[in-house]
Amino acid sequence: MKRTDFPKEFKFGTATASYQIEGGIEDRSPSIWDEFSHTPGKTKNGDNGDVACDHYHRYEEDIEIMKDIGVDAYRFSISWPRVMTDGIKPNEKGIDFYQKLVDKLLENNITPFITLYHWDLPLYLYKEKNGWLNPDIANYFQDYASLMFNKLGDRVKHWITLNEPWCSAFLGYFVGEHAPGHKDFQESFYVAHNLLRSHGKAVIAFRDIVKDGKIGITNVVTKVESLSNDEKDIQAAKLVDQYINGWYHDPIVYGKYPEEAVNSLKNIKLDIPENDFDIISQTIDFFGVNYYSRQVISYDENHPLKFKHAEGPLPKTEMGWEIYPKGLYDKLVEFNNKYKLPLYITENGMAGPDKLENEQIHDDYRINYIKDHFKSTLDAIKDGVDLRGYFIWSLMDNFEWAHGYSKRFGLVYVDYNTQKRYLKDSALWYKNFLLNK
Ligand SMILES: OC[C@@H]1[C@@H](O)[C@H](O)[C@@H](O)c2nc(CNc3ccccc3)cn21
Repeated sequence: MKRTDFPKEFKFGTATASYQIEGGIEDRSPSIWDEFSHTPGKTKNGDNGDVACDHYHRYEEDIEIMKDIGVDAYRFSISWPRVMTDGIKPNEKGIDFYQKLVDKLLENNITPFITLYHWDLPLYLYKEKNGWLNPDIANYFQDYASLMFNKLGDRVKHWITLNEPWCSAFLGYFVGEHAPGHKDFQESFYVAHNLLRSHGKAVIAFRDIVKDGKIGITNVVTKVESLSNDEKDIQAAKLVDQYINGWYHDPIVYGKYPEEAVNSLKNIKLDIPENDFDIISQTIDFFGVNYYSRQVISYDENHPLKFKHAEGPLPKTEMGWEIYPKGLYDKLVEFNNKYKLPLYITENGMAGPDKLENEQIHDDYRINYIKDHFKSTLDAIKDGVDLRGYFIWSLMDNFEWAHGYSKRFGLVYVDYNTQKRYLKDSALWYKNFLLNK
């Protein structure tokens, strides 16, 4: 498989997120992840993003690395608390950082794709305004989005409103594994709805400000399969697919939540104001797909959503996620048929047992993972999927949320003691692939 097997305009890239790589906390106000990661017991080894990959001070070096690898595009997120103090007052120093980042990318012919929200909500908005639980958060988000569109929209034409609202809602407000660490089932549905409303308000602003731009939303897209052919397991898997995938896609395209999932939520209040779905279902230009693996589901009477995860038999990454490239093909074809929107794979990659030896990292497992998922991507394109790009997660090893720095997803190895970067064999492979070798 060669690069020229893909459409000429197809964009190959890599991706990161602000809290996971930037550090530079001295020049920004705090986020919910600053408080969460500094709370004992919340992250592995008590790791936090205070320094991370020090990208805030090393962004020029990191762009040089991307140039060397030869990527067409780079997906990164803006730190809301960096560009607006407490999420409200524009901070010119923070805005200036992203101005310089964008200009350096463009100088190197790397197309910027900006994610407005990748989980680092300004702490003030959480503490004083109740964060994503407050319907008014959509107005704060629209103001933030508008500021970024006005500041960067003349040069940045590809925008993603939210990264994985399912994670923000379900992991942040029900499971409690992510910031702000709530464990309230009802809250997680209010949060999901306010995230989607915020998305819609940002799209409305975008249409006024960046008239020649493209905007979408990125969700985690998981292939959900039933453990058995037992009718209860099949039904449980169908509902999980609706809770994770449909819940964050159907409202945007169809203006409603998936019916069976809604009907299954007997004790959940959704009391939705009449015109909310008019806001949420603003026309978008693409869906971003973050694909990593599948979930094997069986029925469980004791779970509020009546399901439990089953251990699949396939080889797994360091995250314990099965390696399942067929799932990517399946979801791409399904989404293409169901939503009829252009798609970008905004994240795909693996955490591996990466070891630095003689300034080299031999990660053949990651090369094979990427090749297998590229093959699924190419098969989907050949079968008619309107797929426009693929961003490998991640450019470099970084802060992996509750796992801290214990999981390495990067094409580039980061020695956190020295902040020295080392291209892994997978980065060298990607470089040759992009040269069509
Ligand atoms: O875990 C790897 C990446 C993470 O570093 C990104 O910030 C995030 O966008 C991301 N999403 C997924 C897939 N969804 C997910 C599933 C379970 C736990 C957390 C995220 C993986 N990843």
